[in-house]
Amino acid sequence: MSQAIFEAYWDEHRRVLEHLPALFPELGRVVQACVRALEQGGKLMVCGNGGSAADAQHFAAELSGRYRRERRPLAALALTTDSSALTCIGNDYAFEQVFARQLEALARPGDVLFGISTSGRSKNVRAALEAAARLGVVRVGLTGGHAAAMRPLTDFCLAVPSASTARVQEMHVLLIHMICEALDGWALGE
Ligand SMILES: O=C(CO)[C@@H](O)[C@H](O)[C@H](O)[C@H](O)COP(=O)(O)O
Ligand SMILES: [Zn+2]
Repeated sequence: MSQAIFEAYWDEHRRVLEHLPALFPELGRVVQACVRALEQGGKLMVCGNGGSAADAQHFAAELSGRYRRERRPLAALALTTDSSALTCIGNDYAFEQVFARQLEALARPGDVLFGISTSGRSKNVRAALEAAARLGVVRVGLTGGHAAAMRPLTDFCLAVPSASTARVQEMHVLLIHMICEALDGWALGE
């Protein structure tokens, strides 16, 4: 019985994957924006909910820790990891503010914020992108097929053309790893 499920997932995954090269020009611009920020002593920040919170942490850890090759640590942090900040801001202000308020505390002009939302509708991610605009932070959106929901809030938008949250997340991880590979190369002077 599960074989049919596996095959359906595989087919759907493969179909979405075929569209990914269309995002490569924008992906190149995103890498350039990250390099500009890091060269100027800035940092990358990442936020998202649920599976995308995990992706945010994964991404930041690849950069501050390591990805594939030995290089210096790169300035990156996830805004999803501090349970005290998340519960304080969520409890005392609003859950919608959990990322925006941390961003206001930490961001400097020229930093980069990655907002990850497969639907583009998460209010806390949208509020963070809006705060980023006020703070002079470069805004990158990772989203799904409803790109119109997020694109206007971003400087660069990587929109995976699928309405399935799971398929979009799978592609986001691939895009994140491609950014990490490119930044490894940059940090090693290639
Ligand atoms: O991982 C999954 C589903 O694959 C879920 O945890 C999912 O991330 C959550 O429902 C999120 O709250 C969805 O938010 P978003 O991607 O629409 O912004
Ligand atoms: Zn998931």
